[in-house]
Amino acid sequence: MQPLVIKVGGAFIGDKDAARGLFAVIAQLIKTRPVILVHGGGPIVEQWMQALNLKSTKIDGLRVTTDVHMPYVVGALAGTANTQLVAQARACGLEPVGLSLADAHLVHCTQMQAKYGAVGNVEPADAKLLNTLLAQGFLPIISSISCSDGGQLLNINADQAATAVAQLLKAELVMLSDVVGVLDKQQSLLAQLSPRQIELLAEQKVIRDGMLVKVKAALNAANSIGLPVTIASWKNPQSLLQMLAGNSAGTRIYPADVQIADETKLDQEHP
Ligand SMILES: Nc1ncnc2c1ncn2[C@@H]1O[C@H](COP(=O)(O)OP(=O)(O)O)[C@@H](O)[C@H]1O
Ligand SMILES: CC(=O)N[C@@H](CCC(=O)OP(=O)(O)O)C(=O)O
Repeated sequence: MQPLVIKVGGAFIGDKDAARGLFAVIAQLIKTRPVILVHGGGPIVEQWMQALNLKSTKIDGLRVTTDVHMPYVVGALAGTANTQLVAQARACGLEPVGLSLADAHLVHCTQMQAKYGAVGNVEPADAKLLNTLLAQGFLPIISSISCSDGGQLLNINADQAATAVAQLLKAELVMLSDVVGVLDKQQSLLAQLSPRQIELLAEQKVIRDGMLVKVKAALNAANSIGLPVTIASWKNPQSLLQMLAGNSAGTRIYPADVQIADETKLDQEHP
């Protein structure tokens, strides 16, 4: 059965009720298909920065990660966030294994432009460890901290991390955020998006910041894997089951070569 990569981010990490709800759904799903959880934790990083009186900024939705900030980013994401999720998954009867992207050469990672600091791009590399864990029924929980071939720790946007993991396993990808999906100018949910619509809405700045990074990562995954990617909310994990049963939930991002039935209509609605 095709693996499922679920990405969670934002305030999900630290919300015990949300974690309980999602892990209960994962416990059901894992009976029939392998599941991998990839996580971010931007708000935890922000909390640490504030507690330490450090100022953190973003460019194009990506955190500028200085050498001074990096140990705390690693501590927040690969330490606190990852271990907290492992503990919550265990409390729900699952068998989680906490990892980062730096483990077992899961990805190949290179540093982005210097203006971002210690921030990297990732490409899928070696699936051996994940396949071994999945074959034994473990739930891999992966933080978005990685390292270069030269051993430099790098901070990866967690949506891009989830895309690389989904590409590695040719898996279906669902990105769960704090919004019901991608919203239009009137704040209504867009049930589906084609590459052309994404371009238009990004130009109009209707899709921006973290959501723009997410949508671009989702489109990259959809194109390379050949499957639609869903962006939905972690606040209603039951919608994940509905979606996997073929019902509509959140926003579906389609590969470039898939013609969406009512694309023209959507373009007229969002000129
Ligand atoms: N068109 C849009 N639709 C929905 N959310 C948007 C849109 N444009 C920007 N956003 C912002 O993007 C946020 C989600 O991105 P981000 O905070 O990076 O999520 P996560 O932490 O789950 O990865 C939303 O909470 C919202 O503030
Ligand atoms: C380079 C970069 O932006 N890294 C992100 C990694 C965490 C993340 O992406 O968290 P969410 O999924 O909660 O947004 C950061 O430091 O915030």
